[in-house]
Amino acid sequence: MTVTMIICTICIVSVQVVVFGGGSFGTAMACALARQKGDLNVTLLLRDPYVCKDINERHVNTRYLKEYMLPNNVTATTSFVEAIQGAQYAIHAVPVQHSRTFLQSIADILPPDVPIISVSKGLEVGSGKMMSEVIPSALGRKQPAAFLSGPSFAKEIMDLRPTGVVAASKDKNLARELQSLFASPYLRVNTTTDVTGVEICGALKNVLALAAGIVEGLDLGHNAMAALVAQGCAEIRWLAEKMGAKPATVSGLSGLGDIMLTCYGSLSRNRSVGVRLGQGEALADILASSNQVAEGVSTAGVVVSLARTYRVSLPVLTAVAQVLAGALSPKEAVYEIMNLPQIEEH
Ligand SMILES: NC(=O)c1ccc[n+]([C@@H]2O[C@H](COP(=O)([O-])OP(=O)(O)OC[C@H]3O[C@@H](n4cnc5c(N)ncnc54)[C@H](O)[C@@H]3O)[C@@H](O)[C@H]2O)c1
Ligand SMILES: O=P(O)(O)OC[C@H](O)CO
Repeated sequence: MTVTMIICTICIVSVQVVVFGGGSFGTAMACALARQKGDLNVTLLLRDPYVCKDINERHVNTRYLKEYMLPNNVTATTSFVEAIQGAQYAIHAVPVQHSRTFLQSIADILPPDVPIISVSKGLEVGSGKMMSEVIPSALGRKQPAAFLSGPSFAKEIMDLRPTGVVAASKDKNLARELQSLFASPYLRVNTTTDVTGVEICGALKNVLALAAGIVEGLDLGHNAMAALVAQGCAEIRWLAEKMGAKPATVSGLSGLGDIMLTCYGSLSRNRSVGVRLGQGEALADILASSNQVAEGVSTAGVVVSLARTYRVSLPVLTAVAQVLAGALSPKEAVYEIMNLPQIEEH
């Protein structure tokens, strides 16, 4: 081996990635990266020291996706400093409603030049902010950021099933960088600068999935499901475009793609909550029965405020918020919607 080759070998520095949140998607994203690039070291930052130990010693996340072995280059820690030290990218997979507190806790440890790639889908209760607004607000500074979204069930990513997502960033170079970082024979990554469109679609599709679940739980049939999802697509388009989203985004992977997946895919947590609501279960009992997040439950109320702010009528998405608040039963919501004035399509 020549001196140059030795120097080059020594110069090969493995890329460090930290993942915030050791839930199902943080775990899936860690694996998607680690499997594809053996020279990557991926560190999951999580809260449970026992899960941490299981990941480091047995390569299993014993709380989420516990049926899968994790690659050896996925490790875990509960230490903010240990997780973030040397990281060139930070994947943010903490549920939206817990993101502000989490980001505030790492603000002084995360270097301001490390890009945050948020995979969290939702709108912050209280502020109504998207993650692209929560991140700088919580950190108290601008931070390079991108948003990865699209039809992507964690379990199917773990199963190496073909998946397509969108990397959205105002910084085209960062979006392209992430396209290279994540792309693999199992994962296609489109890029866009339409951050608002990708975020709004990702957040609202969870609310629509709750409605789809309710229709399923009430056993209203295929006609009703198709009509509901089409109406919901229109409502998401109306609001997204009022907020500046590109039509291509709404009809693309993070819009129509994720709507189809989440409204029709039985792996969806949001859809599953809707099914149980339609079957008559109380929301509190449904949420207490799972350690997984259904982001649409919190986002629904924010959508009502956005509809008011942007002066757009969203009957289906608003009805979901009313059912979740206990103001309407699932059956009453269907009745209300079916008896709205007949309209011209737009
Ligand atoms: N699971 C998927 O298929 C999938 C796919 C794409 C995007 N997402 C999005 O990823 C984000 C993360 O969700 P998930 O599905 O990985 O989570 P999950 O439902 O698998 O688990 C919830 C996670 O949130 C963490 N958490 C709960 N309370 C917390 C707190 N107070 N502070 C910090 N962390 C807390 C839990 O420890 C756990 O890691 C969500 O916004 C979700 O919409 C999920
Ligand atoms: O399980 P859900 O409903 O949170 O959906 C997961 C992903 O967002 C699907 O793209």
